[in-house]
Amino acid sequence: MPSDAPPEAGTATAATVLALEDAGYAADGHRIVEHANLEVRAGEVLCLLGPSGCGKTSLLRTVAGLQPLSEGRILIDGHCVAEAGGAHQPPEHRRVGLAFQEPALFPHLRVLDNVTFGLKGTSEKERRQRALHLLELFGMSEWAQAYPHTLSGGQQQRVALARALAPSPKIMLLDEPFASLDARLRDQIRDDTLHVLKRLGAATMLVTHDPEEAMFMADRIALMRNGRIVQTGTPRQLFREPSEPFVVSFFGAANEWQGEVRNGWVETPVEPVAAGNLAEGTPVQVMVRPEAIQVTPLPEQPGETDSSHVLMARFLGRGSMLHICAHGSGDQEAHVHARVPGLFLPQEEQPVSLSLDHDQTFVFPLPQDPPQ
Ligand SMILES: Nc1ncnc2c1ncn2[C@@H]1O[C@H](COP(=O)(O)OP(=O)(O)OP(=O)(O)O)[C@@H](O)[C@H]1O
Repeated sequence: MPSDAPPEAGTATAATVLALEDAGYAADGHRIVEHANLEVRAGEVLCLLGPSGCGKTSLLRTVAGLQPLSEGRILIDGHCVAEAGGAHQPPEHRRVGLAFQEPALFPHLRVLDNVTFGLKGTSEKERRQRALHLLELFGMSEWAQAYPHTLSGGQQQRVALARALAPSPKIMLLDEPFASLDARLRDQIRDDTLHVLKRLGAATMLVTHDPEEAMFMADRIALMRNGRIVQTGTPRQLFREPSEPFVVSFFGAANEWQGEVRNGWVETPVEPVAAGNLAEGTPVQVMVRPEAIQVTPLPEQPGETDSSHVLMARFLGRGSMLHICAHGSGDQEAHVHARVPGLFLPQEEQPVSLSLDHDQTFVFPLPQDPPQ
């Protein structure tokens, strides 16, 4: 598919389209979002990710101009569109494209008229051409004359996305646009949407609570918790260089152990791990994803009781989950989860040796109790 996007779109050198500077939102005296600092660059898809209630939608709505800022400011294309206690440009002047979980098409307008609705300042012919181009990109041109109620939910969402993109907004703001679709349809529309956004070079902020969706869609992810952005980076950075335990666990359950730094290392139930720059004696939490534990079956050794062994094995389709009683480098014993590729279902009690992928093993200092 040929690209309409400028060559630098989506790269680290692309121009900043949206900038949040210490942005915050409060409602009913409660601070819902605080100190949000973020930028979205030309052609970039940035996902706002986080658990339910962390403030993702609130942040997106302040960018859209649907609610006021209580702290900081927001710039679109270098122009201040909102400042706490000051400027507040209404949504229709911000050149943002909006799509939500529900398509909310105009029921009395045909598909084509829904898409041309927001197009201004050009001839009717040009508006129709633009709308048809967008409908074609979303695979909906043959439904141009249909009424929304004759379309499936997925088709309506395609039209809603085409409508939001048609006026060439400075930035697309998408709030869980795939959440109400069933799994197979969601995968397809998500894929198509990513290709259209990239083809058009549309700067996009996409809200989702689904880490897999964020990894699939995003050039960068801003992970939120309790109204604050915890870490912003590429999917690889968040997955491989998490800034805190919450970032690890948000992408899936991990094995967690506690220990103490001794000579630059921490003993674990599997093997010692390097403690990085942490000082001697620091109490730490070690986190290891199930797929970072490598399992090798050992021959049975009668009378051997203290080797690591399998407690249970389950086939998960794309891989197998092993529950293992691990005997580690110290006296530690622990119940460990290891995910291995393919079908691998060893018997209960099977002795195994375990090792770690140290690139996916994370050590964090444990929070200290404040002095009394
Ligand atoms: N106008 C308001 N008045 C009072 N509380 C609000 C208001 N808007 C949002 N909140 C609260 O702020 C918190 C964050 O809401 P928000 O919808 O932004 O979270 P979210 O991360 O998008 O969650 P979800 O994924 O469930 O939609 C919630 O506890 C919500 O109830």
